[in-house]
Amino acid sequence: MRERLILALDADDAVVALRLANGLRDYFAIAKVGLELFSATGPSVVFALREAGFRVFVDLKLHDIPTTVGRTARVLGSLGPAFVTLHAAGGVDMLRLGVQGLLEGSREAGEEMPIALAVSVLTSESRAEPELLATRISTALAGGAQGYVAAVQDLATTKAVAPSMISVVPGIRGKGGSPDDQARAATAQEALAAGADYLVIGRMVTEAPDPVEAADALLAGLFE
Ligand SMILES: O=c1ccn([C@@H]2O[C@H](COP(=O)(O)O)[C@@H](O)[C@H]2O)c(=O)[nH]1
Repeated sequence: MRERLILALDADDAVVALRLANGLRDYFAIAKVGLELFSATGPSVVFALREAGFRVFVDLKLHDIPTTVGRTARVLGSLGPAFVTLHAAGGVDMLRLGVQGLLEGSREAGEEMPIALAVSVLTSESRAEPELLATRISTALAGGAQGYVAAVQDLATTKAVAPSMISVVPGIRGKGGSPDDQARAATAQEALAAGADYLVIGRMVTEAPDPVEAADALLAGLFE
């Protein structure tokens, strides 16, 4: 299970993020660097997490004109992450250049090509219209993404459109836990039952009074 759990390191400090990741390494094989952490540290945190033995997920949700995304993806590909997000709303051309940039950047740096994940509809949005969702997933497929990020509630639609794409699900909460700003949250058990390949775990563990205890409880719940 450890290989399918992604730890969202949403902090503005590399020391805090690395301490958190190291303390939870028994539970998480993948560390996610989002906008907050990358803005604070730049690429150095990606190298530090890799050095510490984590697969790294760079979650910057690239969304810009195709050339800019392609060039940025080339830089990110050279850092050796395992996953990179691009926003499906950017369209097929943007995704294509993004995926090409990841390929070129990783190849030039002698790294494995990261998995390109297209963000479909953010889990903080209260509704994902099935038509929009289906269009975003078709766009992701046509643009060359290997996977997508979606809410648990969306997996029936996304899997019908693209059964072989990798699904990554954020917005995971314990039963009765506060959803915070997640409008479409679900439990880890619900996500796995719906067919999620990877689960993104953030505040339910990282902001728990005892993150190790929270991770332990999360894992125990998955094997009940
Ligand atoms: O639709 C999306 C896409 C990405 N995220 C990211 O996942 C984590 C969730 O953190 P929680 O603390 O569990 O809410 C966070 O880094 C988001 O940027 C998402 O939530 N929804």
